[in-house]
Amino acid sequence: MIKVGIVGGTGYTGVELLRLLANHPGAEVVAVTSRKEAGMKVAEMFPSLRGRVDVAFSTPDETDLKACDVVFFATPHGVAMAQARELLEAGVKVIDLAADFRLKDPAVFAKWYAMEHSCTDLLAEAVYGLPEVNREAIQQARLIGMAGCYPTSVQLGLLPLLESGKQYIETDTLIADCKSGVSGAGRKAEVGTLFAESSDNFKAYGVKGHRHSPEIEQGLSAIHGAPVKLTFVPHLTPMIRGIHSTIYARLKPEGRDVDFQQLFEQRFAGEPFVDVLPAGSCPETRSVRGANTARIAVHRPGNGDLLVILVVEDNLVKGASGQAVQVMNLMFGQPENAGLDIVPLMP
Ligand SMILES: NC(=O)C1=CN([C@@H]2O[C@H](COP(=O)(O)OP(=O)(O)OC[C@H]3O[C@@H](n4cnc5c(N)ncnc54)[C@H](OP(=O)(O)O)[C@@H]3O)[C@@H](O)[C@H]2O)C=CC1
Ligand SMILES: CC(=O)N[C@@H](CCC(=O)OP(=O)(O)O)C(=O)O
Repeated sequence: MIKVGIVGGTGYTGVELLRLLANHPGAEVVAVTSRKEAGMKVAEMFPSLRGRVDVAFSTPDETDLKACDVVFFATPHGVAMAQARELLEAGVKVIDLAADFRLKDPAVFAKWYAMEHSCTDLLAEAVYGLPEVNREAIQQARLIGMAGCYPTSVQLGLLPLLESGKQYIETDTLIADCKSGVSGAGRKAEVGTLFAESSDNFKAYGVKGHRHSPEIEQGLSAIHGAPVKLTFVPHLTPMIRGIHSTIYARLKPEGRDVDFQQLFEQRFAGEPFVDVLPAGSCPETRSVRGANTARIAVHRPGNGDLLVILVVEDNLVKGASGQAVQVMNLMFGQPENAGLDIVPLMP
């Protein structure tokens, strides 16, 4: 059994980790932290876990995380970087769901996250947690910076078009128009996510610049092997879970004769958590609710020179905790779908 610790068990990605790991045949949660709710049984706070999870919250300081095989950080940015080195030195693997280990350049991190990075030497070692791109590196890694929720959807949608230096699309005019459910903002109290503010409403945010832009561009440039520029505009939708990304890519002359439906189907044929829909389909966020699946459709309206790629995922599963469990499975030689064999909820 893999002994798992979770730092930040009272938040949305924390409770999602607990839900998924409750069904994992090869992992056991032995420690879950909360700064405020130490002593309380997890199932007391989350009745959905009654009879399935029998641990109590403990404060981060009192929790013996070094007794774990792996620790997930389901915490705000800046928490994992303060503890990662000590855990790694004790032989514990670290999976950070925040952004501490995603960006390779500490100056870029400092600009977008308004804090200095405290262990820049670990940035070189950290592996980006996106299995469809980095599976082999993840298998060897001891420190993972999980891909962000929007970045997962955008990178999966563009992967078949950009990898191996493919020259099918213009790489300086890409657009990702993305929508997220409100759980993407976390469980902490904020005016913008109050019911009266976010239900029956729809708005863009972060248009001048969002911290996921450098992450997406870093990932796409690594996939392509050359700089990729993308305009990213996120929107908040009155859903609880779900991300819908609509990605626009202008074709180059070299791409005009390509069968993109076939390209996408072939690229993702062996991927357990990416589903390419039949030609002409429009994926729905409800088709992935609660599951680790991303569903993708590729369109070429009017057979013109613009590709439109549609991607849906559950922000808390493939966009966060599900993908983190997938990564843990790879790091520990477990079947990649252990704990993740889930049929989405409907309706
Ligand atoms: N929500 C989403 O869809 C996604 C979130 N993420 C990332 O995952 C991380 C967690 O997100 P989410 O679960 O939504 O956030 P929440 O706000 O819902 O939860 C944050 C958790 O972190 C704990 N926490 C806060 N500050 C500290 C601290 N200084 N030390 C230790 N624990 C702390 C809180 O517990 P307590 O106060 O009880 O100690 C709480 O359990 C974030 O970095 C986020 O960017 C990534 C992908 C998607
Ligand atoms: C709706 C909403 O607020 N979404 C968050 C992104 C979700 C998240 O927590 O970001 P990471 O994937 O980087 O961890 C945001 O825009 O900042």
